[in-house]
Amino acid sequence: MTKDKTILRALAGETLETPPIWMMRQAGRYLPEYRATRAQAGDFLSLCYNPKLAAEVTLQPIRRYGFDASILFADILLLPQALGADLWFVTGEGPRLSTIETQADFDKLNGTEAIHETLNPVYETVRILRRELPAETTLIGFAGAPWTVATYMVAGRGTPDQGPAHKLKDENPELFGQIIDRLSEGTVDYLSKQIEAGAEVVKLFDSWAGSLKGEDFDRYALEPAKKIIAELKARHPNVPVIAFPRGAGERYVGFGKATGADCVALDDGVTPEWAAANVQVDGCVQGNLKSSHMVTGGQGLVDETRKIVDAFGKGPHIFNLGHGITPDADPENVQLMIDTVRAR
Ligand SMILES: Cc1c2[nH]c(c1CCC(=O)O)Cc1[nH]c(c(CCC(=O)O)c1C)Cc1[nH]c(c(CCC(=O)O)c1C)Cc1[nH]c(c(C)c1CCC(=O)O)C2
Repeated sequence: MTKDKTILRALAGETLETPPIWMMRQAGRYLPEYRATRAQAGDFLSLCYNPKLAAEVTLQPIRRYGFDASILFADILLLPQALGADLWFVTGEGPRLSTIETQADFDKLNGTEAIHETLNPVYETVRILRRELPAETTLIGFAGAPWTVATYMVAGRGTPDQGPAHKLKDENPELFGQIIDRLSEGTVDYLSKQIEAGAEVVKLFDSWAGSLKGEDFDRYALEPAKKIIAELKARHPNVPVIAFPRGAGERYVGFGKATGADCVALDDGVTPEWAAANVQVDGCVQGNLKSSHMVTGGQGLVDETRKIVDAFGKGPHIFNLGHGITPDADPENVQLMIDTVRAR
């Protein structure tokens, strides 16, 4: 039964002797087999919209390492594209989108009912994965949280300080609120379809939550997550949700309870000891090894991995990195991390 899957047990609040493990960006450029399939697809977006090849890259790290979970291969920026934004990736630089600066820009977007036409290949990837994944491997679907996705839609690209989105929310909160609401609604429909296609868990990536302070954090990180999770739970009561308000710092405290998330994913800006005492007391946590250990390896990696496993050992915990693995990581260091976790 699926309930025997280790990730689902941890998400249900069980303390396991060995924490289940997976890794953000586990299908990525550090793997030679990923680079080969991506070259075959042509470019990154073609790979995202090719169900056979997207399923193939999702499966690659499962075959190589036997992770306890796989994460659907896609991107958080596919939803804005499905809402009608132009999207392309500049090699070596990152994503580019058409910008939203005015009400007229917003009014050009599609309603949420239109998104599936673009996103259907993603649901097909999920269906293939449910057939092909090993019985013990949990399939995680995902979407970006509204604030993070909005930062890209407003600026038309990644920005170091999310300045354009901060400016728009301060100068035109009415328009900014409409963007957040459209994204919240689209995210619920997108994740529901992933669940109906076979995703067993969903994760909400709020990669830029850390740049929201005070009431802004409540309004644009906490409230949208709460709303999305409540709607998902109404439609799919048994599907656990992982929330990742990256960079939340002190605001990690109580985030799971306040939003209804079953698990809070931690970045490496908080110590495991602090997070065990202040966040894990409320339920399952995921994290939080520094990604740079996948580049440097050695005793530092082993010591830090053990420290995290020990600190979270008294409660429900899913081992992961604090953020995505980087292209310069050494695949052998990933194996060393897994061996260290599983030797506990
Ligand atoms: C902000 C964000 C994006 N995408 C995502 C986020 C939130 C998480 C985070 O903070 O990392 C989420 C994401 N992106 C990708 C996944 C797939 C699942 C996984 O393996 O974790 C997930 C969950 C694949 C990807 N998304 C991207 C790649 C690299 C693309 C390539 O093959 O060239 C992958 C594997 C591209 C991408 N996509 C995005 C950027 C800024 C970039 C360019 C930066 C980079 O090149 O690493 C937007």
